[in-house]
Amino acid sequence: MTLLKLDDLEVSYKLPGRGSLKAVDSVSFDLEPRQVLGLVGESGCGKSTLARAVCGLEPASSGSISFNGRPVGKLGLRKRDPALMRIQMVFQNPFASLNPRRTIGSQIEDGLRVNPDRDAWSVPDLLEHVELDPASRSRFPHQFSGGQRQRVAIARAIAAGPELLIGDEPIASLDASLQARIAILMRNLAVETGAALLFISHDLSVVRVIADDVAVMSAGRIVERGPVDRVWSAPEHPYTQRLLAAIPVVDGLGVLPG
Ligand SMILES: Nc1ncnc2c1ncn2[C@@H]1O[C@H](COP(=O)(O)OP(=O)(O)OP(=O)(O)O)[C@@H](O)[C@H]1O
Repeated sequence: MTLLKLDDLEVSYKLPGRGSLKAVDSVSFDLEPRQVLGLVGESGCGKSTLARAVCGLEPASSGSISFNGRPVGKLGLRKRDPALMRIQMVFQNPFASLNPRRTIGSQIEDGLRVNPDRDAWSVPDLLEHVELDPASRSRFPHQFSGGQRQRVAIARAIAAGPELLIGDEPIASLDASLQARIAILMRNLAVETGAALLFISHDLSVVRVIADDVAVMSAGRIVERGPVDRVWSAPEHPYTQRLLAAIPVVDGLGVLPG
């Protein structure tokens, strides 16, 4: 069965005294179990709004989202519906998403408590998988670097046993040298645990390394979707062509189209 299905989804924000802004406009796509989909587009095109809607954090204005065949809007967010716990999100700013007053070990345990497979992981095991010292479980978020905090956030998300892992610009606040490593780590953990991954980024060159498929978003709409190698080598939509042309060649690793 399709894991995630968006059907003609529209999400609008009411603006004070000025009508509304359509942040997501007529978006339809499917995500299969275990698939890795990159979602790329410029700042403000609606990527975060789409991710928040998939998690049930933003209501659809029209259209629908279903997860494992159930409409997301009907899953009880307040009651922490177990079905919604199967979707876990890693945000851009890990400092904001971690509780500063609690050890990272106890926050990862929160994730383990909602995992249907209770014996899947232990906290030290998870810390090792995200390349952190298992002994660091008794430390607090401020005692870690930005990259390490993002590893903690990934460990906490994986602890919950998600079927869908969403990264909403999870590498945007990190040093360039770390970005690909953290993206690859997320992909590898998703593959190892059998989760699908929706990886949101404005950087097509990183998405190219980790995703099977890429969807390109512009002004609230998906303008192109396809296997990442095809989109990279033969982009069809003019917006995708412009995105690709803007990618700099770094150390001879980048490949400019055409
Ligand atoms: N709570 C809100 N109220 C009103 N408008 C909003 C709200 N959140 C986002 N928007 C607007 O909706 C549009 C899409 O924003 P969104 O954050 O989804 O884009 P994005 O592609 O994720 O951008 P970024 O990469 O900068 O996070 C933008 O024009 C933004 O200003």
